[in-house]
Amino acid sequence: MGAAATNSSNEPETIIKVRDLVVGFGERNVIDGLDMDVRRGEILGVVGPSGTGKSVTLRAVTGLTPKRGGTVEVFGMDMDTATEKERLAVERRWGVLFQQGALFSSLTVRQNIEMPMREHTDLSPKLREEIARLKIDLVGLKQEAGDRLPSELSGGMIKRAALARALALDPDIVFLDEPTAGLDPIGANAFDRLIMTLKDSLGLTVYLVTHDLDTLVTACDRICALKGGKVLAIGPLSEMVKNDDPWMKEYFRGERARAAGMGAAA
Ligand SMILES: Nc1ncnc2c1ncn2[C@@H]1O[C@H](COP(=O)(O)OP(=O)(O)OP(=O)(O)O)[C@@H](O)[C@H]1O
Repeated sequence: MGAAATNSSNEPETIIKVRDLVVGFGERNVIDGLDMDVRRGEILGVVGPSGTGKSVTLRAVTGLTPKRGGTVEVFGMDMDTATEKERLAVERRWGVLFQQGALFSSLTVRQNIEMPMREHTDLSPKLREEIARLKIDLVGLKQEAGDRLPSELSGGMIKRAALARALALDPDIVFLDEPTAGLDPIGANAFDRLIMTLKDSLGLTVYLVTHDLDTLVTACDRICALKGGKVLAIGPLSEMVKNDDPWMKEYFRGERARAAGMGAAA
């Protein structure tokens, strides 16, 4: 596990700063007063009980779900007060991998990877294709997979293809929503290793929603636990395992946690 990048004062640099976030639907606020910092170069694992708002938070931070209150600053830019041009410039610096991959089913993998380049750049078709080839290599897929439709791929291949698309514009940050859900343990472990390698080689910052205890142990530098619409705790695994909140105790010290080797972090 590499340490997060630091600035000149040796403090980890915060590249996403969320303050007092409120997101709701109908009469209910799912997120209500959430504060969170994401540091450059870290893999931050976001956990919490089912339905607690992990995906909603990811979507609100990336502007896909409107918020009712609070601020989201990315690279020092307040996303509410930024001009359209500034906002688009920041959005180009992140890639998102949604649950289930969310590839366009009628497009080949290569065409899916080229899609963000079509939308955000005026690169020539030849260059787009060349970059797509590089991304296919980067995520460990064979080039033949590029010509296939998503329906012709295994679950693990779909995740890799979706990651290749998220990396299409060489982002600084990737948001991954349960990337190992539905993968067998070996496939999930291989995906965790891939993310760690990309973090180390590309200097990526990774915001990762997960239920996967193995991912938390293997890949995450820090963990952010959400509960009741807020951040319950944020820090390294060694701190999480000491937290006495009942959900945290069960999650980080229960039988499944011990099986994932969390006892060693205590
Ligand atoms: N578009 C929407 N309209 C209404 N309610 C929504 C919408 N999106 C999410 N919700 C509700 O917000 C709550 C949080 O959902 P979210 O998907 O963020 O949970 P989660 O923590 O990611 O859960 P899980 O771990 O099960 O994936 C849920 O109660 C969900 O039903």
